[in-house]
Amino acid sequence: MSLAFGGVTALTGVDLKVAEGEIFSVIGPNGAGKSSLINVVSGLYRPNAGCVLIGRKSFAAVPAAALASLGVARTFQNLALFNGLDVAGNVAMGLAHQDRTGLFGQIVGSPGARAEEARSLVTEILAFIELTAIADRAPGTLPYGVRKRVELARALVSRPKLLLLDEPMAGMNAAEKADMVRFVRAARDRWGATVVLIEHDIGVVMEISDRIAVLDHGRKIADGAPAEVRDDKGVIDAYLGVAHDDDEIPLELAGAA
Ligand SMILES: Nc1ncnc2c1ncn2[C@@H]1O[C@H](COP(=O)(O)OP(=O)(O)OP(=O)(O)O)[C@@H](O)[C@H]1O
Repeated sequence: MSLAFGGVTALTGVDLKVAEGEIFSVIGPNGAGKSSLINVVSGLYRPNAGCVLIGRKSFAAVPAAALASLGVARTFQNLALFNGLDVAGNVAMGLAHQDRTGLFGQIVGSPGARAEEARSLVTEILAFIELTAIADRAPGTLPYGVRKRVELARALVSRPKLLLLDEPMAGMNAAEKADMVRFVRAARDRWGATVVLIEHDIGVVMEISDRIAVLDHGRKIADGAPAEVRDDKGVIDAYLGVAHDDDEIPLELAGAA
């Protein structure tokens, strides 16, 4: 698939296949095209050439409005929580597609089977992500790492088949990252979600991924198991931006071995 913005080429002939139930990471230097790729898969961008297959359905442009019904959920690079809603309310927004007319109202007040079901889904996800105790807090009062977890919960509450995570661990400390790794993995294990992850921390990527694709200047330069990608000279070059030496591995990559 290819994608351009005016004269700027974001993706050139990128061909990726993610297997069901896989944790698949996309890495690459700044501006490599990682977010663009997720934006194409989630229907925010329409590719200039190529298509996106989700399950058996093929799209020239993924219909963003129908994303939830396709079983796709995503998080964004920047925090995007509603400060006027508490944590449970923000998580409930992940179900909004199921009833566009006032799902939140149903969850907090009125009786009925759907409201009950929505409430129990939110309760279950909050317990899963260990945020039950702060369900009624406003996101603005919480540490950054916890807010990122609320975003993950919001994406998970609809039980997506495909979960797109754009730098979910950015700005986190080591303990917060370890928690996030645990939750992403548990989500895959418990619900069989396929996960596409953009992440800059190579240690995390090596630890969590079944497979990794590497983008550089909008092109895919490698695709394989973590060990294959780690040892790929083209990948090492792209990260170092210099000619390689057989004995030289970038510190971050070596550290992740
Ligand atoms: N909406 C847009 N309009 C114009 N150019 C864009 C747009 N989105 C992305 N680009 C360009 O496409 C290229 C790829 O950007 P993208 O954000 O996908 O890279 P990235 O790998 O996610 O980078 P980072 O790691 O910094 O988030 C860049 O040259 C960027 O400037």
